[in-house]
Amino acid sequence: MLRRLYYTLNPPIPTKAAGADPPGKPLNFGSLGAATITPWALVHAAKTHPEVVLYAVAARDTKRAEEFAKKHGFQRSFGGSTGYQDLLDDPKVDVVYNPLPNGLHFEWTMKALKAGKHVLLEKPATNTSAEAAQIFALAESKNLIVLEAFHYRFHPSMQRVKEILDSKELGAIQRISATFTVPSGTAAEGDIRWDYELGGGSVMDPGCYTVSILRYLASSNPTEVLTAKAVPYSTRPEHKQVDKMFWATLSLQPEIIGELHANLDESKIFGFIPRFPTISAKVQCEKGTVEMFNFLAPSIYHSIAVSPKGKRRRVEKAYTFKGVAKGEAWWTTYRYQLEAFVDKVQGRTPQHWLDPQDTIDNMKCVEAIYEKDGFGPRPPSKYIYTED
Ligand SMILES: NC(=O)C1=CN([C@@H]2O[C@H](COP(=O)(O)OP(=O)(O)OC[C@H]3O[C@@H](n4cnc5c(N)ncnc54)[C@H](OP(=O)(O)O)[C@@H]3O)[C@@H](O)[C@H]2O)C=CC1
Ligand SMILES: O=C1OC[C@@H](O)[C@H](O)[C@H]1O
Repeated sequence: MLRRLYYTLNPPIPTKAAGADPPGKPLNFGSLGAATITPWALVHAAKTHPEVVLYAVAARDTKRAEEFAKKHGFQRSFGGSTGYQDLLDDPKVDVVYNPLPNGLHFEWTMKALKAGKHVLLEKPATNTSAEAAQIFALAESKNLIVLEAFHYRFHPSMQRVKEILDSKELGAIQRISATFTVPSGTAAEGDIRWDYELGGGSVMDPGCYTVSILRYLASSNPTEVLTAKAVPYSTRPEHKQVDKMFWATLSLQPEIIGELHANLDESKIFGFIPRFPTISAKVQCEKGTVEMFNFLAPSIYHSIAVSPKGKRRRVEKAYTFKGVAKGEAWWTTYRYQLEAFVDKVQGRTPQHWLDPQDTIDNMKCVEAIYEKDGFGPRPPSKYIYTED
């Protein structure tokens, strides 16, 4: 674990350092906003990807853009009120990374596609499923790639869980429970996650992972949200529709029950001791159970506990893919995701992929939970796409 952690933080950079030719044309990435997630989801992962160039970053504040570029190694920056559009208008940008608040994902992804760029789009894709559908329709018409950044999917550990289920070793799936809790204070007052217009809420944030995992492991979409309950972030009017935690049960075909829970603000023990996040998925099958712990950062640590009925429990780990040359034990979920995304953009076959319909269906399920718990769907963007 220490070795993996060391290499995660100090990755060897073989191809770039050796000056060897990358397999494909280097892609210039342009990142929108000086977002907190960018160093992890893009910058760090890019260090060991020979085809990724950290070309530009744009931020609403010029100085912030310059400082971010300098700190994280982007070649140039765009700032001010036109900064985002200036980045999109730069013909040298091939790919846009969009980690803006959820409520701005639609507008800036559409604008990026209009400018002819591929997009690595942060999760959840949009505020509404209709917007997600519009994004993919435009991307297809322009022959461009858009990937919703559900990074957990690309790691060998989650795919191993799926493989165990698909092998039928444990028989038919009966119940899938996915939980993602975040300690209180992680998303502080004023965070984008507490803003309804910007697409805040626990179903949108940690909850969208639980929805995605449920659908992925079940290989199907929920047919009905049976129950859903949520608690608002505060009693203030602006938080009436902003959930800090939710619980939902869903039915899936054939005869699978899904149980989801997420908490974006889990209270401290005795008011001062933070709780460990719970990031787990448990699948109960006819002939046993499989439980995955830590689907968010499995490269640091994870466990896949398989308990076949009447047989010994075993614990598996999967840091790399068996028989596949690409990948290192210290590759993060983001690094595996970047590998797949670049492969797709370059016209190669990625190890794993998340189809447009998958993203659209995930947003539909998020909407259905909000419908059932009474908090209502997130507001659609006011941006209207035009071809001119
Ligand atoms: N894949 C993952 O593991 C994670 C994904 N995420 C996703 O990434 C996205 C960003 O999250 P995070 O980095 O935590 O958020 P931040 O608040 O740190 O970053 C959001 C960026 O959006 C820009 N922005 C533009 N308009 C607004 C506005 N009106 N209000 C606030 N910010 C604005 C800001 O850029 P500027 O610098 O220009 O001011 C800011 O840097 C979300 O979609 C989130 O769900 C988040 C965490 C983990
Ligand atoms: O994607 C995410 O993963 C980690 C969480 O803490 C965060 O709120 C969320 O946006």
